[in-house]
Amino acid sequence: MSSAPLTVVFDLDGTLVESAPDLVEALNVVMAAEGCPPIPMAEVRGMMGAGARALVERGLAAAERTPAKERVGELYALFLEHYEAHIADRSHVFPGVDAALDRLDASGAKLAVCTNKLERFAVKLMGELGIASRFGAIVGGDTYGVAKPDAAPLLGAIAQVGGDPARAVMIGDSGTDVAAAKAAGVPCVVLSFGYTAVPPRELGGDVVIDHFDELEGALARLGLA
Ligand SMILES: O=C(O)COP(=O)(O)O
Ligand SMILES: [Mg+2]
Repeated sequence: MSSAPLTVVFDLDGTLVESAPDLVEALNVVMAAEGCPPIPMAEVRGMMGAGARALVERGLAAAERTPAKERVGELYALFLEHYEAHIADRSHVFPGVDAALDRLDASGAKLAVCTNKLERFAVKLMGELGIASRFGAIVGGDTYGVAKPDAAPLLGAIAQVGGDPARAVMIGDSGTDVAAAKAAGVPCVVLSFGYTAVPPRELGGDVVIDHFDELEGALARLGLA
């Protein structure tokens, strides 16, 4: 096995951060603007992973609304405006994140984030939660002009921290993360408590874990630790 340092790339929403409460709030501002009832949190959790614009479109589709493209653009702008102002009102890191990052750091791993959030929103959220400085790179869905499941943002995140894709792993919660990892030729650990419409164990990840305390065990199973 190579002794090059391991690069660990984390997804953000539903992986490092329980961001659903603030995302649901912003989505329901949009729904109200369209005269639709709010969508319950449990349902919204299955709509995330492909970025905020997809979330707005999926919310509207769930209410059987098909506004003209221009109106969808307005509603997306409304979502962003509300979400930016309330991005960390109720969002918080998942249990065990800080300790897991400490352990990875101590092991010499390079740490990065690859999210489908807009980069500036990811930086803002992580800054407000006090975790931005723990990562050598924060790549958003707009950083490289293509979002996950494309391999480019994941490979970009690995490159930004000077990592080697042959010694890297993606940690995520959705099919988007698994697909991006496969496209990049990188193994994927799936966390079971995130946001996905498909059961986590059916996403096709290499290992599924239920808590960050199990992360090193998962990396060992992949031959990476
Ligand atoms: O919010 C989303 O839809 C995507 O965000 P994620 O890539 O960090 O999960
Ligand atoms: Mg996610």
